Amino acid sequence: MNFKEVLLVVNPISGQTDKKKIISIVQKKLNEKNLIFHLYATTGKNDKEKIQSEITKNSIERIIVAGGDGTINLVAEAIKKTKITLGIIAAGSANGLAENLNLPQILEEQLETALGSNFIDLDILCLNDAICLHIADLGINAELIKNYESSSIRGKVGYFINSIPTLIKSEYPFNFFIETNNTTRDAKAVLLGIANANKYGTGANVNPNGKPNDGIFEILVFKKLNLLEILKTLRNETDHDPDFVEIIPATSAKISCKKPVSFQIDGEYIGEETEIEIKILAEKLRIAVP
Ligand SMILES: Nc1ncnc2c1ncn2[C@@H]1O[C@H](COP(=O)(O)OP(=O)(O)OP(=O)(O)O)[C@@H](O)[C@H]1O
Repeated sequence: MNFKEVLLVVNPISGQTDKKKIISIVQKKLNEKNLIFHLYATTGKNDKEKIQSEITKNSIERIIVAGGDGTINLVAEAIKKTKITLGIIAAGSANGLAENLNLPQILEEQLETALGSNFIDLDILCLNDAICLHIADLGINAELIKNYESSSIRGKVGYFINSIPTLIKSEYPFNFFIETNNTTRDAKAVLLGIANANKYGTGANVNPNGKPNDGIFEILVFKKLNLLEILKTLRNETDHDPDFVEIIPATSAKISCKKPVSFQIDGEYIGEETEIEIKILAEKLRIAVP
């Protein structure tokens, strides 16, 4: 093992998993391997700066995140200019990145992977000023996430229950103007995705040919709310009907719309936007994988 000091970043409120158990299992494993254990529990305030200070204070060489996608993005933001490898223990209500990287489901296996020497150098998308690691979108899904976040019913049931009033109230389709490094066009869509990886946290494989480490992202234009096509997408059938979804690969882009549209990044509602500037950062994020 070519590292000595490990920082475990835990989000105490994410998902439903028992964080005390995770902390004690990680600590035990690091002791067995003669590695030095450090712990940081997020507070929701100035976490990025505090993680950066933990890293420099202790010469951290590997970080394990136990949280959801929001916590992974926070740590990615904190370490994007370093050479630190990130290990992931999926412990959020949504674990889209873990799903995309096919990380194991069992804690002991996740930990073995997080401490291992296989890795992927992930592209980091920058959307306006925020980073995106797997998928962002404008439109109906972001509206759903907004309503879900403000509702008291959590989990898949909450998501489903919220979808009905969202669909009734939504003013879809939305009119977008897309400019990429090689095309310019108008697009009418219920949902406009910006994908670094293949899938949503639900497992829906909306971008079957996307690779998170190829220096390219895909703009997904979902034109209709069509139940059959949504079912096909969920079943991972890759022959998408171009009348339903159109995929535009790009290395940089600007998306604009006259009326503000709901926007989410990696499952976190951001707000209503009229313009999204998309770049791929020069830095990569090294993540331990099976
Ligand atoms: N100690 C804390 N108390 C309250 N909020 C926190 C705390 N630590 C982190 N957070 C918040 O947790 C959110 C990130 O959660 P994350 O996405 O990792 O897990 P999640 O269970 O998937 O969450 P969500 O259900 O909100 O998507 C961020 O908004 C962050 O500000």
